[in-house]
Amino acid sequence: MHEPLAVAEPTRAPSPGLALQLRGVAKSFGTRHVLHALDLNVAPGEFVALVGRSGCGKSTLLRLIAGLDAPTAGHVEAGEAHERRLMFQDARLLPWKRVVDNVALGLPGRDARDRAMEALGQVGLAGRGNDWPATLSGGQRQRVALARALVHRPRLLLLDEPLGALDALTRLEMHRLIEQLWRRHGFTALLVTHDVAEAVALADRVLLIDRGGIALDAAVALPRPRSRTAPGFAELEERVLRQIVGTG
Ligand SMILES: Nc1ncnc2c1ncn2[C@@H]1O[C@H](COP(=O)(O)OP(=O)(O)OP(=O)(O)O)[C@@H](O)[C@H]1O
Repeated sequence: MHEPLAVAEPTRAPSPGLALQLRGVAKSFGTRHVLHALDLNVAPGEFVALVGRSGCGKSTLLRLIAGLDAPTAGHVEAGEAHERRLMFQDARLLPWKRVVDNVALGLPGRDARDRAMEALGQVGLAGRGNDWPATLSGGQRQRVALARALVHRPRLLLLDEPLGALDALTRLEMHRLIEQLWRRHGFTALLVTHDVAEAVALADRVLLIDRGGIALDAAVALPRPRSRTAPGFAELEERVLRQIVGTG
């Protein structure tokens, strides 16, 4: 069976006071119904994590919000396309372009290179702009991907398992960096992750996706920056994990 080619452009502005609004969003691939009538409101500047079993539809949901795919039913209201940026597990850098030129790609204006250099500074890679992507570590490549997103000053940053391929220590460093940049720039963040501790460390809200809907919407009221040993952290992590285990 052939799916029609998706024509997806969620350009409608969400209601005042919201950065993102999903209304009755459903998505099917042929007879496979992945998301059913999903509703979600996200406030500007909120950090939301999406967790759930493999195959529950987290990436599908992020792709709908990014405008890379169209819902089968319902509405995604996420503002203008240029206000959204997506980051994946793989940095997807162009190997034949220097680091700074990867970041400056698609940036208008004569100061594009300067802005790219400044963004590299913000992710701790000042001085690496003239290097080739192949000379960077996996963590550094993800920093470049972050700079490439932030240089456009997005209002909505969509993160699809961006740290999934990194080692534990690099992940912790990236958590600190992402949180710092989020606090400084005030963008709204949606993070898909398999790592519940990562969700609890970073998010204001953890959403559990199950059976095509939101099975849990847990507020994380712990003070930032968060430590995994702080009171309440392990309890919340455990609660979300238990819910995930109970799904499927
Ligand atoms: N383009 C597609 N065509 C057909 N089926 C698809 C397509 N994209 C996703 N699916 C199916 O939709 C379901 C949800 O996939 P999705 O990648 O959104 O899950 P996920 O929660 O992100 O999984 P994971 O945690 O393993 O990355 C899966 O069953 C997947 O096979």
